Amino acid sequence: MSSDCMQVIPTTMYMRAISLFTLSRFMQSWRLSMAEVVLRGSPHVLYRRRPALVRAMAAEARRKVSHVLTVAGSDSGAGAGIQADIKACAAAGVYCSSVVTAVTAQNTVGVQGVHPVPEDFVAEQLRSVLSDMEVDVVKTGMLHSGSVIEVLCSSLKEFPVRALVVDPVMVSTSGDMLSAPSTLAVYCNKLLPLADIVTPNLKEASALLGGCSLKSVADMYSAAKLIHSLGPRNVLVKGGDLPDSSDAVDVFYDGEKCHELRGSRVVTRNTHGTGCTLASYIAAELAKGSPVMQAVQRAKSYVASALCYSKDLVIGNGPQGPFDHLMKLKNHVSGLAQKPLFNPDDLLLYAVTDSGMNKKWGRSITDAVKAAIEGGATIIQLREKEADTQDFVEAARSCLAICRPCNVPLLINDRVDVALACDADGVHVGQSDMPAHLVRSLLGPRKIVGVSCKNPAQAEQAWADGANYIGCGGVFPTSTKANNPTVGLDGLRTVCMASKLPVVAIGGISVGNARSVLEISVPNLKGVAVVSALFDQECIATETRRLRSILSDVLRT
Ligand SMILES: Nc1ncnc2c1ncn2[C@@H]1O[C@H](COP(=O)(O)OP(=O)(O)O)[C@@H](O)[C@H]1O
Ligand SMILES: Cc1ncc(COP(=O)(O)O)c(N)n1
Ligand SMILES: [Mg+2]
Repeated sequence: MSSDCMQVIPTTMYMRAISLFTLSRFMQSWRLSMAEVVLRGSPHVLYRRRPALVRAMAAEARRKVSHVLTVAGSDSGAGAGIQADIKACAAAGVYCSSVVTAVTAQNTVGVQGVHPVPEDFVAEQLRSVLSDMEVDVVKTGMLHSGSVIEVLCSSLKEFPVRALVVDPVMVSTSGDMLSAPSTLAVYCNKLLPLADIVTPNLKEASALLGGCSLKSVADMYSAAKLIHSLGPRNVLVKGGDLPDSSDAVDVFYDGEKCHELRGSRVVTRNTHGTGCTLASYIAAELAKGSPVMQAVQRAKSYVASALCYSKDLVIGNGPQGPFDHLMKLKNHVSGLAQKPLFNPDDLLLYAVTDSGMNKKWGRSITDAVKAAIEGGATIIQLREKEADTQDFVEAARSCLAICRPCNVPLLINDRVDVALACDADGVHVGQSDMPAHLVRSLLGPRKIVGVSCKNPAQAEQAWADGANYIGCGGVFPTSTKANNPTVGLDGLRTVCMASKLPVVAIGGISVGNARSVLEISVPNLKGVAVVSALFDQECIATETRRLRSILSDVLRT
């Protein structure tokens, strides 16, 4: 980094990230007066004069963790409430402390019981957190009584924070009351005027406005403006429950302009806790320094992708399932941080083993794999339909010991458990095996997932499920797989054209016809997968070499 950069970066960082509190601590420890800070003028000047000070402040800024305090109820089913808030903040990379206002007995069916925490103990929790920790943003959820709201307002007066996000939770999605009707007036008179943003759903917006009916996006616009007049700086009316809407539409009003935020509605039963999650994610973004509108947009897209990732989760038997916040992290964030291992060019000569053929020729699986690699196979799949689990795991381990030093990926056919047990490079599944999205979540983002597909719809699904490549076939008739209808070269071309993923052709491919396959010349057709052409031959290495030279030849021309 050049010295110019060094001057600019730490000073901007310190301008943005250091709270007044931290600044005053630094002034004390560096014996710097406010007059001196003001006299030194811009942070750039300060950096030039006291570089060590600014570097230390920047280091402090880096150590400071953005912090949201949620003041909300506990949901024993962990879909909503405090539990959702902590998960959403964790997913946003923000620390979340929690003041529990009530304990609910709750599941995917509904709320079976509410046990309010006495107001003075809510006050004690607030004091414990706010007097000790540097909270950036307070987010409220279930506040069951007017006196709890009053306790919170006085705590905020004593310990001011940068922003207040109010999710006016009144009724659960299951229809159960979560706050006494008398809290409504205290919300309107005491809490909303302190809020930087309030996030009512349709029912809550209607309650705040005295029970008016809200049935359309136009009604949401009017509601947002009317609620704004109660004192919050921004209003987000959430339309998760808008009838007959194919989109999830929310309306944001900042006191000047209404913005309609639209996203596709995810079809799922797992929407319990969307409101809590949205508000917490907004709070987390505000804590990190995002402007309000950006915080809302990021939160909405976070909710949509978390819903999408957990749309098929089955937790509980009721109509309102929770969703999995960290699934997104497992599959995306760590995936982004680490480069995937898969290189589509590895599909060029894809060798699939067959235990029957090895038995016929009296070879061990390791000898077969060694010979295929020696001949130029670029990826190996172990397809052991009959093997006992223990034998399969051992064979896979031995084959990995051969493949790894040669940089040849080793995949396991069908058996996710075996792949996990031996840390293979991935799994290949067929249409009736475990669904690819489950394979992906079990294996994580860095492993290779391949799916056999015969048509564009299956190819699209494989892509949506997070697969890395598609195996398309059988291209020609084959004796290796019984009752497998062929798709021919035309079917192969159709799948390739429709597929967003690289494709390897499979089924009846040999030294004699491999050229005709690659010559269909579709850019994402990356290679051929073969079984008998290599393993039902007297010399595996020789046959592999012949096939490899044909493939390399077609690629050159
Ligand atoms: N099925 C869905 N697909 C996508 N987004 C949704 C879905 N249901 C709700 N949302 C979004 O989740 C957020 C919470 O909305 P909503 O469910 O109305 O709040 P609450 O949980 O407080 O009732 C909003 O941004 C809304 O648009
Ligand atoms: C403790 C608690 N807080 C908030 C909600 C609202 O969530 P939802 O609207 O999804 O039922 C809830 N059900 N329980
Ligand atoms: Mg909801």
